Amino acid sequence: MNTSKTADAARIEQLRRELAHHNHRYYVLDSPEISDAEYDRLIRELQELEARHPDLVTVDSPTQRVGGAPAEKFEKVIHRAPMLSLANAFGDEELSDFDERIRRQTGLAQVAYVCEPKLDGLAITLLYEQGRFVRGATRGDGTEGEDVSSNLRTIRSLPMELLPQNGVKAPGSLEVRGEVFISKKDFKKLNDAREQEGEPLFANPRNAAAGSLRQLDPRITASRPLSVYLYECVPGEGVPAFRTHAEKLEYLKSLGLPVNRYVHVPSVEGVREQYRASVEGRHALPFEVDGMVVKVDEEDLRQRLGQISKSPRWAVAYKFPPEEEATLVEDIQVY
Ligand SMILES: NC(=O)c1c(N)nc(OC2CCCC2)nc1O[C@@H]1CCC[C@@H]1O
Repeated sequence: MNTSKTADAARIEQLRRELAHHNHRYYVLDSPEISDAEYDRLIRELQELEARHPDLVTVDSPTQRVGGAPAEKFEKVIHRAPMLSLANAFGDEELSDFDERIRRQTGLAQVAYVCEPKLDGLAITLLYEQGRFVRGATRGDGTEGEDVSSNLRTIRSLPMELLPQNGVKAPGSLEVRGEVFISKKDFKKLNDAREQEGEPLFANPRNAAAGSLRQLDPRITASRPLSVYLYECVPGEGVPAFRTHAEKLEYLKSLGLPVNRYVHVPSVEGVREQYRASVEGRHALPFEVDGMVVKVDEEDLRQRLGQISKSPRWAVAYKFPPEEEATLVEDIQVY
């Protein structure tokens, strides 16, 4: 390469690192360090340099978040480890059964759990190799899903490169699982815009997220306000063995991945308290949830408990009571 190309290539690399850092600050930590105008200036500089050297453009460049050419169809992906579903618990009785069975099988007097909001979205799995995003897929039937990598690349809060924080080293190969969803606020904005355009409305955020992620044209996906939270990872090369689920979530966070809030409780009584608080607080959450996922916190207990058919013995979806159809109260016109 001649000197100006070498210099440009170095500047391109530096801009990509800077923009990935600012992406993380803005979309994952919700605490930007620079103004939008400054961010746009950096993106524009990168776009100009890439226009000068098209051979240096990579699919995971911050400039490619707008989506590439449409695909003919979705390639199939066989999951390395099955993507499990969740058995449901509809009331305190079933929660007690869940806890009692675990205590009986482990011989423990009490079991610690982690409670996570059960996001009402679409389950996905992501593969990072040498710290770079290489492929993402839908859950499908748990064994085989659809490759939606190009669409996942358009989700700004999803890092195209892991950003190891505080001394953590990125693993050679990392497979993480999570949920793609649309927040309530973004859903309303999306449907309002569609109403303006005379387009059919989405019935609910889950359908909107699923329909947006399973688009053959990534540019359409890029125009949709998708969010993602990750909540599991599959053992892999260079991935530490975690003692607890909470440690695992902190590890994912330390790699720059978006992770939702969670609550660690020392026993099933704590689950009950968290459940009551969550039913109350459900409407205050920025995203739709249909319950709480209750998971055994200790990893070795999970191994000992294993799974029954497609769902683990160590987790349950503790569902909220169905909401009575909120009667739409038209704005009362005050004359
Ligand atoms: N929807 C969720 O917020 C959620 C969650 N927070 N945590 C898990 O953990 C998995 C791990 C193994 C069994 C369930 N699953 C979730 O959703 C599941 C995925 C597939 C079907 C449900 O949507």
